[in-house]
Amino acid sequence: MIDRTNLLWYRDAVYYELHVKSFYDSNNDGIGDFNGLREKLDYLKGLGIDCVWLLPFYKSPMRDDGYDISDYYSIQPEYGTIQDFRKFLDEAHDMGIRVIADLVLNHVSDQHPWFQEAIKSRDSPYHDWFVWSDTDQKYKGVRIIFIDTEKSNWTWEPNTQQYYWHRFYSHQPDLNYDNPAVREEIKNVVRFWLRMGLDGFRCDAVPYLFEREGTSCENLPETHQYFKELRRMIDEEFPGCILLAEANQWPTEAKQYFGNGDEFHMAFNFPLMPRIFIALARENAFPIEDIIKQTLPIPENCDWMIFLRNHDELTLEMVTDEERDIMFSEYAKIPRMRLNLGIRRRLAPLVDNDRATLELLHAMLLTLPGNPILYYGDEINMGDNIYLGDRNGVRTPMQWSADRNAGFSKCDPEMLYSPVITNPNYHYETFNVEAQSRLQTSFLNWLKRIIRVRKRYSLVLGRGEIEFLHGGNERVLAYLRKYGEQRMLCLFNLSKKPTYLQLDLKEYRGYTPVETISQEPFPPIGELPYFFTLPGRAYFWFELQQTQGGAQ
Ligand SMILES: OC[C@H]1O[C@H](O[C@H]2O[C@H](CO)[C@@H](O)[C@H](O)[C@H]2O)[C@H](O)[C@@H](O)[C@@H]1O
Ligand SMILES: [Ca+2]
Repeated sequence: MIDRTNLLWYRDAVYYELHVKSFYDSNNDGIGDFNGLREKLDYLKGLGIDCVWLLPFYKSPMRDDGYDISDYYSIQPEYGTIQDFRKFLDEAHDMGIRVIADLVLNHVSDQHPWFQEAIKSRDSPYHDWFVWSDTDQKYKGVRIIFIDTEKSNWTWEPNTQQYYWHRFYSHQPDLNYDNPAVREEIKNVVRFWLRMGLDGFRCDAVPYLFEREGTSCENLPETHQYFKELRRMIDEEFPGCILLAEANQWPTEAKQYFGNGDEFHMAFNFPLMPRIFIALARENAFPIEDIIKQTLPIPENCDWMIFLRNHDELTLEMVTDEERDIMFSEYAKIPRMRLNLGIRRRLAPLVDNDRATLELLHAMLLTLPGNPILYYGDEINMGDNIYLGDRNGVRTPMQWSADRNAGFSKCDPEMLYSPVITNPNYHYETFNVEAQSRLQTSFLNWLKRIIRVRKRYSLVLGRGEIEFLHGGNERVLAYLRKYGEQRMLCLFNLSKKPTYLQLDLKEYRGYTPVETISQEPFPPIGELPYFFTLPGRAYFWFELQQTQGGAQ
């Protein structure tokens, strides 16, 4: 059962992102569905997941995998019925798992009846639900996000003889938030799903709601104002439900989505994510320390959501040109691996499936400030398929077993919504839940163990402050997490080579560093610098325990 009295649950949770379509197919039509997802709740529970984020499951022509909604109030028929959804939600709640869903509020599909009405004539009551112009020269200079596909943010509509505005694909017209009817209708959508029991929303593409001449049309005060209104409504009508911002921005702008603790509860830490990979490529801790310092402090009742990968390309929109070059040369050696300003690869292939690196990355994810979110399949080191087009290569069916279709579906393989991964280095016959569950030393079992450890220390890791330590070795990222009397010392060797570190820990003289996974005590801390050795890409999580009888 979920504890509805705990209004701060989101600050101590481990999250998991999945696509209903990709998780498990219960009726063998080749497409995952809510009944299938319900069958796999045990698996999520066993992994240690507290909250699931569902990609858009609403009715859609699926030209952007559901981010092009044609009816906010119904479910894509292949995924099941509203009853199936409710059954899934109730069972998730019974098992103590919360569920949040995507709220795509910046735009709709061009097939949405609102847009279909809007293009009938300039006098249509829905015309003003979208953003129109007689010229494509308005809002000049505003960046294009899907640069590989779109040449302009305006598209000509022959019927009304006007251009309409879209920040994403041209088949995704932006809603006009200057129209009060639009603002009110989106609130109704929110109410509809929260009344059904959903625990909150991951709000898609939040910076782009309003447009103003002479600006970048991003992060405008009106946009913040609208989300503050939405937050107020949620606090009043649905206490305990959360709003999570997808605002892919530089730190100063990203932080603004927390307001004064009165806007979003959480926001993805987009600034941090690429810098973790840059730090690895450079074998240097600075990019992580520097960005963490830039993204803190934030209001007490807010938290970052931290992630390594998601369903999109690994976005490099908010890095310098030099940083982007490092990322492309290290992680996208084949041109096909790039998409827009990013890299369309899953986590394991990004790091050549190197087990030590994958453990290191997750050990950071679970101890850096914020709440961790895993992307489905990364827990079994799933591979990708860069030849599938757009971002489909990182959205292939979840791999459950070595059976036909990776155990995802019993349909004929040709019916699958996407081929499964059969590249020999990532073949589903090896990289699947069943095989990895049976192998004690598998990555999956390692991850389950380390999530359990994180949960033992969820207060200090979820809410504690961070202090970076420097031991004269820039290859090692070292920090203390502090909460009340609790102290966690975390060390990460970003280099492939073994290395050492001397830390001045005399403030903790008499404390004993206890390695948290094995519970093995190390020698007590004294006056002299404490010496650590770390194999290549190794990490340590220590709890600093006060020695019985106090300081020595
Ligand atoms: O609904 C349109 C898109 O919205 C999200 O997009 C985000 O992903 C982009 C990269 O694919 C990113 O560059 C942009 O800053 C984000 O807003 C959503 O996650 C996408 O899947 C979707 O296509
Ligand atoms: Ca199905």
